[in-house]
Amino acid sequence: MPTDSKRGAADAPSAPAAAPAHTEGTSLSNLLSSTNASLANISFQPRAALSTKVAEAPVFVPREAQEASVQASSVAHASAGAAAGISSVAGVPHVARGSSHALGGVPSQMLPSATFSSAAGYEQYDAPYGPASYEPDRRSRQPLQYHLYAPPQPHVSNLHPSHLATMAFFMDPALSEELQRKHEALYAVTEPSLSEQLPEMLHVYHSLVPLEATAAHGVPQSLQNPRFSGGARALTGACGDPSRTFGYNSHVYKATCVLDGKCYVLRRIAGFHLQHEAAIGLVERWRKIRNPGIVAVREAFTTRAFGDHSIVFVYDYHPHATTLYMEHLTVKPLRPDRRGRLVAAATHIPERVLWSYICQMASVLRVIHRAGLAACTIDASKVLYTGQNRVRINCCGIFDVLTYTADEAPDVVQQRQRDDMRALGSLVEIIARSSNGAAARTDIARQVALRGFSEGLADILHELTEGEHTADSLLVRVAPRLADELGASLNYADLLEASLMRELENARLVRLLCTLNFVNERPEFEQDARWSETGDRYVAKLFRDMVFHAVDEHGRPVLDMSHVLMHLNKLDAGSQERFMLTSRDEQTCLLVTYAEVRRCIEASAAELAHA
Ligand SMILES: Nc1ncnc2c1ncn2[C@@H]1O[C@H](COP(=O)(O)OP(=O)(O)OP(=O)(O)O)[C@@H](O)[C@H]1O
Repeated sequence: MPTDSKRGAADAPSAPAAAPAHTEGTSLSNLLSSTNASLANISFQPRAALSTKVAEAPVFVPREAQEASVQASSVAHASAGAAAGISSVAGVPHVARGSSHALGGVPSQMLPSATFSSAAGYEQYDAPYGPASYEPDRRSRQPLQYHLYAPPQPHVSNLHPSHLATMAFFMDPALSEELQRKHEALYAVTEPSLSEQLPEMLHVYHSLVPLEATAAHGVPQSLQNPRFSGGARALTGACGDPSRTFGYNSHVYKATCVLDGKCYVLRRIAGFHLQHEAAIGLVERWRKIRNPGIVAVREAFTTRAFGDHSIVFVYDYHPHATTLYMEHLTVKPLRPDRRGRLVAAATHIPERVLWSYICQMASVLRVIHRAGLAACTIDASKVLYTGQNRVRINCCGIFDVLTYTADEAPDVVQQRQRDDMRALGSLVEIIARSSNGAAARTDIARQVALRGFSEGLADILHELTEGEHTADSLLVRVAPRLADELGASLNYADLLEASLMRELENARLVRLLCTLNFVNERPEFEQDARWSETGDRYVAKLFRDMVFHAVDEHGRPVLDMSHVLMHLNKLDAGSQERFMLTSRDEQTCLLVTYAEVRRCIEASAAELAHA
């Protein structure tokens, strides 16, 4: 599709970031990261040149078909254990059992079948996005089954100890679900009938998905915030309607950039004919402002790909972001309470939330005003709400381009900056009023409307709407509240770090599992079809059996996560604790420490890495 692309920023989003730095460390779980580079390109393929001897070697067959050979090999296993420096005893009751039971006892609802069995749903991740090869994938994805990822655990005190251990290891379920939803939103695609009406490629962006619903089409399920029933009702205008803020017809799309594979928001202002080239250059000034309080501006370009003259502004995409309008000025859908009854959502807004908004916006306005710019978009529909009371000013730069005049009076920017401060006062006041459900037109009515909030807040709002503050003076005025805000965000950072620590443990164990799986049941290595069944590898195999294929005294599979986590953690730590490994035929028992098993696995994985 053609774009006449008058570009507003020097370059589009930068090239992909470098791979994460290698983590120093000697633990077994780090072994993989040290061989990342060589393992990255490995695929399961037959060797290029097979000798006749290798070609005649027995092919790998699943365990069930090898009963005879297993029995015959028990002597070899025992000697292998001895070779590994491990004491062995015979005739001890077993805890491990054959691999045919691996998943036999897993209740079907524990397997996320709809998610993982759908190959089509996952294939699209593999589509290579890059300048050289780009192929948009419009297939719809299976929705994630969030209850499988983040089980709600309301009665923590009633939980079985093994489940408590699981909870202690993993991230808070609510946070995990929120992140899963955000992650899924990144992969949302538009329905085929609609995608035909959109350009396949717009400048360097593809896979356009409208973020607003129209009468003809809705928003993909995965883009809908679960706290709002329908996207259309929570907006000030539907897709393509004239924007209340800008006056022009506007459309908002999520799109993927071919240069870095990341998602961005394209805001298209339709029917705008750019008169002055210099106007679009103003976007560069906005691009230089990097602040957590604004939605980052990336670039702007003109296009005729939609069959008209349009200008497109590109912003960072914040999945599942809402606006202050959606959060506080719309009627929310009924929500189920703890007993499952549908109840109206609470409309009261705590005062500390309003102070938080004032502090966040004052800080970012200070940065914008110091850069000699004015936001001009302090409106409830143009302030994004991207997380727990976290707000960001959206659509920066649009107003500057749309209203550009070559001979602008010098004090226009100052006037707009004053308007920003007034708009901030009005915005917070409107939200406060909506909390009390009152409208205010006179001073007395305003006092009544703000009843329930402190006098300090009413005073600040009054001063702001009267134009008494600059961003700097406002920050001085709200300094004590800034200290509260700092404390709250430090607390939240601590909370997130604690969650991250838990997931860090998971990553360590996943690396450990990967290492084990590289070794276990390998059909052939170095022309040896029995490589994975002998020597150090035999110990690794018995350990795998003990951890994952254990059965209880009634022969039922043990599917206890704490059992698995305990053994894997001790293995990673190289504990000196002794325990028994038993072969599946119960003919061989090995008395080992976790440190010895760890050494066996490390040696086997290193052998693979150096092949
Ligand atoms: N950068 C962004 N990241 C994620 N979502 C965004 C972003 N910008 C806008 N959105 C979402 O796009 C939707 C439409 O935004 P928009 O600003 O058009 O709202 P609106 O109420 O229709 O305003 P207008 O009257 O100006 O059209 C909102 O749901 C908003 O949350």
